[in-house]
Amino acid sequence: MIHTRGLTKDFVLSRTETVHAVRGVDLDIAPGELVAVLGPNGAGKTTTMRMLTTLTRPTSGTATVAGVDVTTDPATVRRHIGYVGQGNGAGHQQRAADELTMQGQVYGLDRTAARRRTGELLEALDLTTLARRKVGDLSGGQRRRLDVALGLVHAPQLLFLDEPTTGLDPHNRANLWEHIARLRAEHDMTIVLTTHYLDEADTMAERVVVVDHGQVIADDTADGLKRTLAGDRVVLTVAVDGTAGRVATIVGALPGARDVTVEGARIEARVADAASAVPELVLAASAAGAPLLEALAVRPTLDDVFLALTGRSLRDDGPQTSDSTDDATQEAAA
Ligand SMILES: Nc1ncnc2c1ncn2[C@@H]1O[C@H](COP(=O)(O)OP(=O)(O)OP(=O)(O)O)[C@@H](O)[C@H]1O
Repeated sequence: MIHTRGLTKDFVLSRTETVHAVRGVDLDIAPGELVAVLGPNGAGKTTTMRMLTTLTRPTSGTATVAGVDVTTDPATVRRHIGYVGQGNGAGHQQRAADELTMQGQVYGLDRTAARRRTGELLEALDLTTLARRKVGDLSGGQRRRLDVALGLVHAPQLLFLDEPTTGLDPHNRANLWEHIARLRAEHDMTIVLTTHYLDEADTMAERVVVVDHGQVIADDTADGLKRTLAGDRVVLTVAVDGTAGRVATIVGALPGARDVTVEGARIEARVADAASAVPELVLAASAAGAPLLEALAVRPTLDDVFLALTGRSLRDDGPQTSDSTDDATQEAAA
């Protein structure tokens, strides 16, 4: 459904400054996949999505979407895809239903077909009772649902969602996800989304592509990433002062144990399988005269994966940084 090779985007800011926003991305996404693109601020997620949706022209490399080249035939690409961007695209004074009908007509439906489609989408996204409401008067969650409906007007095979749930409260996030998951199941859509919410990527996506500094640094299922890149941890607290060293030695002998640290009464380590290690450790420590006060098996998160890959936490997403150089020879921004 999506194939990119060496996809690159440079933004030339001045004669001496170029932002290398996306640096040689190779990506293959099969029909029906639900892929989350995860990365810190400024990693190049939106720019990649904008190239795939033909809103920004690549500086170099190739990308085909639904079998069509984004550079040579952007109009055909747009007919196959829906795009829900970060900002709200709908006009504030328009009524929700009119906005949808107008969008349908923009995509070539006649007025009757556009109205029928409007009815279907209002129903599918639980907006029927809000059809006559002005877009500007909708709540954040309702507007985001309308955005998704707008992206689906022409029944695309492929839907791009740029941070679909940012700013929504947990209830509205869950609600929007319910709608997306159902629409996907009913229409067998391929979905590519960007998100800052690690839990969302973890639970909703079948595949997670981690990007940093414009490059793909990992690409697997969330479980696969966690298993290969982060691993389980055990966190133990000894009941008797001065026995932590003894427990650290026991932990260090476990299969796959590494990064054993001792801090006061607390011992931490990475192990192959924390859930089975904990009861074993409780018994072994007790037998060695170093009983444990507490023993926790900690499963890794996608943040642990990002930390293992980059040495930084996604949660400390600081101010946006740009990777610029003084190379001004690249093509200017499209
Ligand atoms: N039109 C532009 N002109 C100049 N630089 C740009 C432009 N658009 C994006 N950039 C820069 O390209 C880099 C990648 O930005 P992009 O918006 O793709 O990141 P992102 O991963 O989507 O970030 P966020 O999570 O904050 O939305 C950033 O350094 C950004 O400042």
